[in-house]
Amino acid sequence: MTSTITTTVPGHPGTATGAQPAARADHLTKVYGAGEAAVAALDDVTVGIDRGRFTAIMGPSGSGKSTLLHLLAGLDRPSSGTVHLGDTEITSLGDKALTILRRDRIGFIFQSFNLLPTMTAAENIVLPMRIAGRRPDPHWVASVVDTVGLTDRLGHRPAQLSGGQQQRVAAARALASRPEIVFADEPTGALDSRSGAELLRFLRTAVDDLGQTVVMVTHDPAAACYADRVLFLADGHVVDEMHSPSADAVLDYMKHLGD
Ligand SMILES: Nc1ncnc2c1ncn2[C@@H]1O[C@H](COP(=O)(O)OP(=O)(O)OP(=O)(O)O)[C@@H](O)[C@H]1O
Repeated sequence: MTSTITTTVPGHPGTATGAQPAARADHLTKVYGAGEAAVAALDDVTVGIDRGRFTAIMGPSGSGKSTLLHLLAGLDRPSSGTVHLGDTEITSLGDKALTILRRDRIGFIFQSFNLLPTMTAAENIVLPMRIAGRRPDPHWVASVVDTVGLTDRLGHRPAQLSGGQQQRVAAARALASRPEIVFADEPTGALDSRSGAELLRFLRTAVDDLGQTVVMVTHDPAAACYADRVLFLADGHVVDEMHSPSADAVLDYMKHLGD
């Protein structure tokens, strides 16, 4: 498939499919610091995240990628503008409601795996649900574990697993509660290229076979080309998007952005 680049229409919370987005940002601005030291990490960003698709966020260092991911995921609050998860405006929620929303409706994969060393892979995968007092759906968890290729490692503790396997346990944990969106911040950052590719294939399969919605920040054009759509940030703005990206097309565009 050929990569297509579309210039994003400012002020339009578009998704690639035109369907109701899984999440959306409207006029989202985040300013760190005050006075002369103020930095606008995001400046009036309006964008929709397609449901059941894999979106990558790319851009030069300091362009606002992590800030956008954290605001969409309710991990931080904007200076102005709104974020919706489905029909819920999350920016107006209090801290407690936001914590519950993150726990119940969002999955996270970070660069560090954050697994509990004394627990097995199986126990780590369902731990957040147990803490939340929810009963894991055994069929769903089995299909996640099968998709992630961990069925024969479930009894192992993290120290008995490779870095790539540990990250796949963390990915399975993110999906175990069947969240509306999985947010991944540089999930392959600590992995060698083979383990990184395994994780990305898992995320791709989770979208294709399980209907998951995934949003991933990455520096790596080879990682971004697993996505359906790449959003490009520069200086706190979404400046472009690319559909069906190839690594070469993403790399060329990143050069154009001056990375
Ligand atoms: N807590 C903070 N306090 C002050 N400035 C911040 C803070 N977090 C981010 N920034 C600034 O906001 C801007 C955007 O940061 P952000 O981490 O979102 O960029 P990024 O594109 O994810 O960068 P990188 O690729 O280097 O991780 C940068 O100029 C950064 O220095």
